[in-house]
Amino acid sequence: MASRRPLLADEAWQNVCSRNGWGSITVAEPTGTVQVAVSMRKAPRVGARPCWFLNEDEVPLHISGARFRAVPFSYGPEAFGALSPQPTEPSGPPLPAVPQLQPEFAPHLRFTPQVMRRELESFQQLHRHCLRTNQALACATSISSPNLEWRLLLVASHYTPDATAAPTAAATAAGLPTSGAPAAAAEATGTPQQHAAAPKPLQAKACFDAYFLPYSPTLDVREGQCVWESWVKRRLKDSRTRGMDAAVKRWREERRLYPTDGLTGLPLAEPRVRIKSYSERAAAAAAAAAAAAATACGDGGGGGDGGCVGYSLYGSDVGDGGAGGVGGGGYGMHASLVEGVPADCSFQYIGRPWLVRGAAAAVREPITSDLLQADFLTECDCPAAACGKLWARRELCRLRSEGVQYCLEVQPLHMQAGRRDVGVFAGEYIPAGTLLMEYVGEWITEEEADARGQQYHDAGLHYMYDLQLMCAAPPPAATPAATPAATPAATPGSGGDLPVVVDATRLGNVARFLNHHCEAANVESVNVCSGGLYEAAMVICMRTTRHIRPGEQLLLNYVAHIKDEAQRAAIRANPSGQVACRCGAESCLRVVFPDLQQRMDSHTAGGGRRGGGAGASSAAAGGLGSLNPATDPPAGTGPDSPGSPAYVSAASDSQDGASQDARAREVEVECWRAEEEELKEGQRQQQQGDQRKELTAAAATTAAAAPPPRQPPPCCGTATCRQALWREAAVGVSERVDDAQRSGVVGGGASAGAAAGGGSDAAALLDRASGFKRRRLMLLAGRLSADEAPAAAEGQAHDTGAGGLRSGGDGSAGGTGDGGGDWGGKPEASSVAVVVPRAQAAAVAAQALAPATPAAAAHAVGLKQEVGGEEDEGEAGVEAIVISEDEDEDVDGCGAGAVYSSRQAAGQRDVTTGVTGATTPAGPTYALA
Ligand SMILES: C[S@@+](CC[C@H](N)C(=O)[O-])C[C@H]1O[C@@H](n2cnc3c(N)ncnc32)[C@H](O)[C@@H]1O
Repeated sequence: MASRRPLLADEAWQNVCSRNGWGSITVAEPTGTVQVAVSMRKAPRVGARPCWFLNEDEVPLHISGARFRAVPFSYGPEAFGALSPQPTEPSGPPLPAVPQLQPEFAPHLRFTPQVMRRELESFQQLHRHCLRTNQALACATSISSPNLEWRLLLVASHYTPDATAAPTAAATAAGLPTSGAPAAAAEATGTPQQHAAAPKPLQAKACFDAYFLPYSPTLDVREGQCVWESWVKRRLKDSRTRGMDAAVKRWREERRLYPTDGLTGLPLAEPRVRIKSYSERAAAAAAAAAAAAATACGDGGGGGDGGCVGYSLYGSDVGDGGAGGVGGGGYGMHASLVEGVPADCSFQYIGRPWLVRGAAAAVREPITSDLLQADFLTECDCPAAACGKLWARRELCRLRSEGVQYCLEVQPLHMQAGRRDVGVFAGEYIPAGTLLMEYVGEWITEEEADARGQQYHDAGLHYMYDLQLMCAAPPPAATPAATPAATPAATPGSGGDLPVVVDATRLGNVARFLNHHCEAANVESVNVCSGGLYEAAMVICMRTTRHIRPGEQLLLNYVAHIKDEAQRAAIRANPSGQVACRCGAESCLRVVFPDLQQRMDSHTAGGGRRGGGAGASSAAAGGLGSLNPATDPPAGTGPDSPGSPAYVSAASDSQDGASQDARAREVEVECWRAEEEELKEGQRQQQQGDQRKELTAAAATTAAAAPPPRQPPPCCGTATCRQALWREAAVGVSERVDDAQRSGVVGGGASAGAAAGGGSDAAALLDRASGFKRRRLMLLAGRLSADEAPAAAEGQAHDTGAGGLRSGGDGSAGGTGDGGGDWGGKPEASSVAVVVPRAQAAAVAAQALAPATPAAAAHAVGLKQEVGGEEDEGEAGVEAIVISEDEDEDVDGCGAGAVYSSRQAAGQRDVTTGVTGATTPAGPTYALA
């Protein structure tokens, strides 16, 4: 029965575009705005040029340390080559040169304000040019991807028809404004009315405002309407009617609804896949090492499908770190689309997979738009084994819209070729036969794959997957035009213009981290036909071959297609190719990517051009990615490169097995050393954490034993009330501290705490420090533990409750945790307070946050002055910096914004712990009272 098929995102977007007469700019998201490819082929523009820029204010350039990436706009001639010839420029002074923006995307640029500004300047220049030449193209787009949460919305706000040119038939047909000719005529005749109707001088203004919006099906679903379409509509309406401010406000509100990673601020679009940090894993390993059970699977590497799946190096990971489970420490990361494995193990977000057309790769299209939707529910004629048929295609659809269904963990394993190697582990029980994930990547042609292959080879990266065995059902003779993918070029093994390789080097998902095992693979790849009946579009999905227990590494046999025992024996005897296999299996081929081109029979599918297997289900080799040049070995010298003595290439066949083994052992030892170092570092960090906890606990105990702080009596409202007296006394504290400092009793930092605290309670202080003049006091309260803030720790916070004053305490380390009070500070056991004269505030803060955060402290003080404005002399003349654990906490209206910017300015260093953000669990932030 023909029911109306729901529109997919891209489709919906195309509808919106075509209805509005917009060209289409497709933008790869997510948060980091990875790349923008301008596809103007559908733009009904004649004599106009695209013109747009991003409104810097509305683009969150940097959210809580998120690793955003550049916006390398594809704006080269290729992008809009299909437009009509360039219009002739009007006479007059020479126009500024139109910037030629990068036609290729540059995935390794960081999305920094500087980069952004440069890009914006380029666009603005282009925009001005367009305005001067009276050419501007209204154009808008949103990015669209089924399983990501963020959207970049470019809102059209400007279209300027060519005032001099007569409207062309094409423009009229496209429904473009055609005021140009009448306006020109009006100018000529010069009547007042006509002059009034003449176009006003053009003002440069933004064509587009861009900002990120979270995707929310639940918010956007309207019955009978396409989710995506209504979403886009609503946003456009919002921005038109309520203005951009309202839209941005709304964006901010909506953003709060979505779970984001506490550390990075990135959306957890696929919370089921989690990337474990190395130190996290190392800590888990250290803990597990103590248990005898961990050694059972340690380094034997024998494989098998018990708990000991793995190989010599990787095998130990199953035992020691694999069972970490999800939801433990560390930080979650959206792993569905990550890019590269840089040396520092900081995974990058990257956009969705693209279909790359042509070697220049100037035009990239989302792969789902035309490949997935058509006849999706129609059975194809492919052999079931080849394409997975309907079930697999449904699963694919689900994967694309909902993401990975099972908990997976990406864990670092060890150092390899100068960077950390990772593997994928099950975070929960996964039944056999589960279609786990799609092998996501750029779809590129054979030609493009060959072009990239050398770079990848040099870099020692292997993330290309051959799709050699296309879904090659012969197309019916009558429909070749409608099914371009089924042209003769689709013949298995030939590729032509078709994408035949999925390259996950730069764009990929968690599937790219699956490691190889010659014997004990528990995952297999299946081809899923993602197109219509006769489309030869194939994607690769990963399916479990047996039940998988939590903690097991997911392993794929990259060379499963090499079934012929003679061939396998030949490879084993002479393992040329790329990457020495460490699976340790008895039947190991000794090389992960055999050099099939040279070793295999010519009839072997795929030929292994890219160093990898061929056939329908084989990973191939190659890669560019984000290598760290400082740590990666030069081409041909890395342990995995064929030129190295360890792994024999065709050129070094003569090397005997013994020297290979020796070198392999050396490499292994190097890897282990590096890993050991990391492990120690992890242990050190853990120890520090433990010490901190102990101190905190000790402080809490002391605090519990200490007499309760004196509370002010209730105020009766009269002038002589005791509370009022108390307030007066509180004022005295600050004065006294100041004077004490002058007289050498109170210094900054430690002495401030000691003198102010000195074993006394607040009342005693009041008694001791009377008669001082100055009325300024700085106070820090929060999570400063004794070892990080020795000076601060000496003072113990006491909230008198009167006038919000917390004075120095009894000198015990840690603090009593009574630092809440009316400044919004959150009471907690490790709270401490430092009472210092204002003049010393910066010094004390710096000292408290030593050794490495003087800038942060200074900034904190400065910010107080800036944000707080006038010094608050009202309530007992106290000013304060409150360090709050709650990021959302709005302390006296300063709010998270202040927190955020402070953090940024402090170099993302957690001022309360003095630990850099990258290693701090979702840490406290500070706000200002
Ligand atoms: C598709 S990637 C797998 C993910 C990879 N471990 C990473 O960290 O990105 C293939 C690469 O993993 C490593 N690898 C996978 N299986 C291996 C094995 N059995 N022995 C040695 N290295 C292996 C090799 O470096 C290979 O180039």
